[in-house]
Parts: sequence; structure tokens; C-alpha cells
Amino acid sequence: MSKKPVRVAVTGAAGQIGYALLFRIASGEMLGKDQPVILQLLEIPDEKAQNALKGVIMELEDCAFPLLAGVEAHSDPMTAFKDTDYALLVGSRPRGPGMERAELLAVNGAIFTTQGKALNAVASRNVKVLVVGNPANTNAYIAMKSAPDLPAKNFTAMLRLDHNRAASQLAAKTGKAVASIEKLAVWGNHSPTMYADYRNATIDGASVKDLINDETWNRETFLPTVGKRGAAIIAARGLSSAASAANAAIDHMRDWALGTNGKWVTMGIPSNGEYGIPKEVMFGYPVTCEGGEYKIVQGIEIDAFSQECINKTLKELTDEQDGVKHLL
Ligand SMILES: NC(=O)c1ccc[n+]([C@@H]2O[C@H](COP(=O)([O-])OP(=O)(O)OC[C@H]3O[C@@H](n4cnc5c(N)ncnc54)[C@H](O)[C@@H]3O)[C@@H](O)[C@H]2O)c1
Ligand SMILES: O=C(O)C[C@H](O)C(=O)O
Repeated sequence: MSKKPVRVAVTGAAGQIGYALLFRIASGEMLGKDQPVILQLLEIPDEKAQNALKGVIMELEDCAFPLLAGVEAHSDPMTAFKDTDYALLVGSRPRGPGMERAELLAVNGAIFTTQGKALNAVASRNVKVLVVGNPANTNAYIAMKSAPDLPAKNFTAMLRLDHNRAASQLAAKTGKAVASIEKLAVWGNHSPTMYADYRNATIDGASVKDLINDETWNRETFLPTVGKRGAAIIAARGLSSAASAANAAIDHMRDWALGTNGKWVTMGIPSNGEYGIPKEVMFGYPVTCEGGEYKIVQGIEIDAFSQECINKTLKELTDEQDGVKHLL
């Protein structure tokens, strides 16, 4: 018997990430090739944006996806999020050249108060929320704090693009297949302060740290390359990453919903005090997923350099949190 359709809300659906994301969700790449979906798409109540959304919906229809059980266009989060099982909060302004993501808080932060409240009021009580819009960690924190009737653990931020970027850099450095990399972690904020940590990573069982054996490369090339990759893409494309961001969103939700078979992935999640991070800070952690739940990888040794990196990214996040108190 075929499965009951699930409801997937996507905001910013007519934007560039939306365009790279929706067709893959509708084709079953996110929730499985046997899971029908109803797309509940949100755009701003502006004629141009709503027209663009209509065009995207026409294209979705023209794909005749067997798993697409319905598509709805919305301009109000209170209807877009009704009974939704999954919510991908993409809609918000991207940064331009020369900006840091934190500078977007002033223009984007309030979106997540409104949308958190709407999720609180009308979404499924088990909704899984992924915040993509930047600055993703603090926007996810705002949404979580604006939805007190939903479990805090249901709110997550996207660090998966950083995880995938780090894996790809390590594959290139070692000349090994990216799929063979295990036990990689990215700690903290989706910003240049993030700490991509390959101390425990393995390739076909061998230590990546031993294979590379170059701490200067780690500190002076790898960490800045991964941390500043978003800016490098903006400089090259004139626009922020879209296809790779959509791909990371698919990876994040698929792994959360369907499990990782013990493999470590990175998710931005509200801390419960793990690794000394204060409760509720939306922090990038290595996790494994099973049965629709994520679990932080425990027992990782934090050496002095790692602690220094974690402290730096934590400080940035707590400063961002302090700066949005007026929105909560
Ligand atoms: N976390 C990550 O790894 C990551 C990666 C890439 C991009 N991003 C961020 O994702 C966001 C979207 O990027 P994009 O390239 O798709 O931008 P875009 O400008 O192409 O599209 C954004 C869309 O969101 C819509 N929108 C704005 N406010 C909205 C609201 N309140 N409700 C619903 N829709 C709204 C806009 O009308 C627009 O169509 C940006 O903030 C960007 O910085 C995050
Ligand atoms: O860097 C940006 O502003 C977009 C995105 O967060 C990215 O990492 O590519």
C-alpha cells in the first residue's frame, strides 16, 4: 500500500535556492522514493514574487512527478505552515559581496519571529524545522524561542553545507573518494568562525589527520577555505550559493528523517549543555540520526586548539543571541 502524503513547507520558494530545491523534494530525493509529498510554498505578498511562484508551480506540474500529491501557493505563514510535517525556512535576504552573514540579522531576524509563531500555532506537533536563511543559527534560535509549544529539539540550522565543503576539501587533499570520509565534525556557527574538525575523521579506516600530517595546512589553508567558501562563491558568481545550499538542505532533512546508519553528519541544534555549550545555543555538532531523531556524538576529546576554536564560535553566537533579544 502506498504511504500517506506528508506536508513539506518551503519558504522563499521562488528564490534561487527554492528553484534548486523543490524539484528534488518532489522527486523523492529528500524523504524517499516511496514517500508522496504535498508542497506548501510560501513567498512574500508581492505581485512579482507571487507571479514567480506561480511559474515555479507550473514547472513542478509539468514534471508530472509521481510523488507530488499536491502543491499550494501561500503568502501567509499561518496558512503555509498548516499541519506541516517538515518546514524548510529559506526565505530571507542573501548577503552581497563584502558583507558578513551576521549583518543580515537586522533585515532577516524578524522574519523568524513571525514564522516561529506561525509554526507554533498551526504546524504538526512533530514538525521538523530546518533554517537555511542567514544567519542560520541565530534565525533558528529566534524561530525556536518564538514557538514555545513545540519541542525545542525540532528546530535546527543548516551546517551541512560546511560539512560537505570540508569533506570535499579533504577528499581533494588526500586524493580519496569523498564518500569514504567518516567522522568529520563542524562545530559552532555557520560563519567564518565555524570549526571544521577532522581530528577523528577516517578514510577507509585510516586516520585523515595522519594521512595529511600537516597542522599548518589545517590552520592556514583548510579552516579558512571552508570558513570563507560562501564569500568565495559570492565573489565568483555575484550571487550566493544556491545549488550546493539546496543539496545540503536535502542531505540534512533526508538524514534526519531517514537516518545515517551510524555515520556522523553535522547539524545546527539547540544545545543541552553538551561539550560545555550553554543550553539553547543553536550550535553545530556532530550527530548521528536514527528513527527520526538526532543524537550528539559523545566522548570526543577537545584539545586546547579545538577548545579555542569552539570558544570563538560560541562567543559569536552568544553575541548574536544578545543582539536579538528585542525580537523574542
Ligand atoms: N545556511 C546556509 O548554508 C545557506 C547557504 C546559502 C544561502 N543561505 C541563505 O538562504 C537565504 C536565501 O537565499 P537565496 O539565494 O535563495 O535568496 P533569493 O533572494 O534568491 O531568494 C529568497 C526568496 O525569499 C523570499 N522571501 C523573503 N522574505 C520572505 C518571507 N518573509 N517569507 C517568505 N519568503 C520570503 C524572497 O521573495 C525571495 O524569493 C539567504 O538568507 C542566504 O544567505 C544559507
Ligand atoms: O555565504 C553566504 O552568504 C551564503 C551561504 O551561507 C554560504 O555559505 O554559501
